Amino acid sequence: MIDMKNVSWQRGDQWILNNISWQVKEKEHCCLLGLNGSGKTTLLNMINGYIWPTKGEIQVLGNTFGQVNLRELRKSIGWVSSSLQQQLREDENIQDIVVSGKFASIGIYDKISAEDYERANEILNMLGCEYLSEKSYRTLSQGEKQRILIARALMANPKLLILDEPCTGLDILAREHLLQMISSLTENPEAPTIIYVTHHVEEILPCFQKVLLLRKGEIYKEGLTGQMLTSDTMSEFFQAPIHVEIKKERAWLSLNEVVIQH
Ligand SMILES: Nc1ncnc2c1ncn2[C@@H]1O[C@H](COP(=O)(O)OP(=O)(O)OP(=O)(O)O)[C@@H](O)[C@H]1O
Repeated sequence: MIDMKNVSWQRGDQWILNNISWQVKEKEHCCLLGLNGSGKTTLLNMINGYIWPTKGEIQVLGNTFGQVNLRELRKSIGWVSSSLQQQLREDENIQDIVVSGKFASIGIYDKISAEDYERANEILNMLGCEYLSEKSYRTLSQGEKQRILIARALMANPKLLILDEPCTGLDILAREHLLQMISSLTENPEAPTIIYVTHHVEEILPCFQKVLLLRKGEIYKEGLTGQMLTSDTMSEFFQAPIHVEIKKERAWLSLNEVVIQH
């Protein structure tokens, strides 16, 4: 799905990404964890072909940049982010928003068939969102909006689905509801490979087999989730005394003492 070899990206005299080598295999759902400014968005921009490596090589879905039509490639990648949410029309109804995902457009400009609406309803059903289908986007809660954006991304049958901090702004119940939905989605044999991006370890579900720890534009460590989410690794990664407790196959962090970094 993704194969990066020694990828670096430079802006001015700063290396924003430095020597990233990272592979994501099909159906190997994974998490990208990093603090603010660690380079997560830059990495996602690169996967989507909006920026190119200064050094190194990147292949996405078997395509090498430079030899592929990036607009076509992007149709196979669903990217759900808060900036997308701001672009949608508040007065549009949910079915239309989901259907528009097929054309990767804001609003609907292409001809829509009855099958498109059928497919949108199927996806809404699969995600437990059928009760929202007649509503307008404006009236939805933040958690419902996120679920609809995921439904919209699935409408294009992407091979790769990037969920970029989807739990931002959600209360604990809405967060758990959304995470439950994502977990169920991964059980569907037709689900795309998911890359889940977050600052928060608690959101890393057991369905994410691997975790990439990104720090200051470099891979700090990468590997199986259980091996990454330990007290030792998290303390070294965050450079703070962190205790990890595993409950219901998820890692919960607490700070052994408050460390103020300047
Ligand atoms: N086009 C650019 N020109 C110069 N610096 C940039 C550019 N894009 C990103 N940066 C810098 O690179 C660093 C990484 O930014 P990036 O947005 O990728 O981090 P992030 O991990 O997504 O952060 P956050 O979690 O806060 O969204 C930051 O210091 C940022 O200021």
